[in-house]
Amino acid sequence: QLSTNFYSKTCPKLSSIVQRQVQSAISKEARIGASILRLFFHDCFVNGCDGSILLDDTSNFTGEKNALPNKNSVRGFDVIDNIKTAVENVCPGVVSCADILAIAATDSVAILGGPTWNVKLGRRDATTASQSDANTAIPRPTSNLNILTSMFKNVGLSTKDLVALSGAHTIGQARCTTFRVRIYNETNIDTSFASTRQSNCPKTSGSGDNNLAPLDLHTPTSFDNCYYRNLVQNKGLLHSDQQLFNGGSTNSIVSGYFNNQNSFFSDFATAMIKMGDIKPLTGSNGEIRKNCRKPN
Ligand code: HEM
Ligand SMILES: [Ca+2]
Ligand SMILES: [Ca+2]
Repeated sequence: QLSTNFYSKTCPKLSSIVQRQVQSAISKEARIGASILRLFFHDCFVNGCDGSILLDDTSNFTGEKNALPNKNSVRGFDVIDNIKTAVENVCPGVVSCADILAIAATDSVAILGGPTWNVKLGRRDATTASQSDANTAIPRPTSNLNILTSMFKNVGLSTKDLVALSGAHTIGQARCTTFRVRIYNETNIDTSFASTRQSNCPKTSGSGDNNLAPLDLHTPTSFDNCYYRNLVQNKGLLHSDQQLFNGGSTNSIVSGYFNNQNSFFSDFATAMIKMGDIKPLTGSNGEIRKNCRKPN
């Protein structure tokens, strides 16, 4: 059972230590806030929020970092290492990497202008990870609405949670390879937006695959509700983004968030707390890793 005051006796300065580190990382590079938020999502969806994504591969261990949705894509591990070092200096052996990631993701949202909420803590760290589970549990940008809905349902999240959490794409960047098919072949896309994106993402697969474009064309470093405005205008970058506003049952949720940023912020916070509650290791399960990259 997680609680917001889990470390209040054992590491009272925890939140200020983490916040300071996240603030300093974001002031060096605004995008890193997006990258950390995404790390938390990719941790929680794969066997719960247990820090599994943070484990490095070794010669006799295959973890999640090279699973398809993560390879050449997830980033921010060095920031998590820096936070862990700062926390270990003050409260050695007390705070899990899974909790550090949860706090850092929450701080990232707040620092970039989004909502704040009280993070629940008390997660422990996995001693293992699963590349195959990461390959099956993390949604793909090519997924249709029914697949996205069922993948969220698999971890106890509702359709409303899906739409609210996808609003995380109000910040951060995506590689050409994740949106190429959409900007060249799909019809539910604003034509001038498609040609803008085509200018830095060549049609031929293999060329410019890693070229970046902002997921939110207006405010990629501000956590706001612009993502939903994009969707209403057929300017969603990923196929999976535009699925949320494509004439189906989620259209009305998207319109609601587009019309009312407060309702987006409130539902996003609720959904982040729910996502943070996915299958945590507690009690004597798992461990408190000393180094987030490897089991003790
Ligand atoms: C609904 C299903 C989702 C799909 C299919 C999806 C897919 C993607 C893809 C393909 C990228 C670009 C990766 C790259 O090119 O390297 C991306 C980036 C991102 N995603 Fe998602 N995502 C989903 C949901 C979420 C959720 C729930 C969150 C967090 C709550 C999230 C947060 C982010 C962020 C912040 C970025 C930018 C990361 C950066 O700039 O480093 N996504 N996502
Ligand atoms: Ca995990
Ligand atoms: Ca934005």
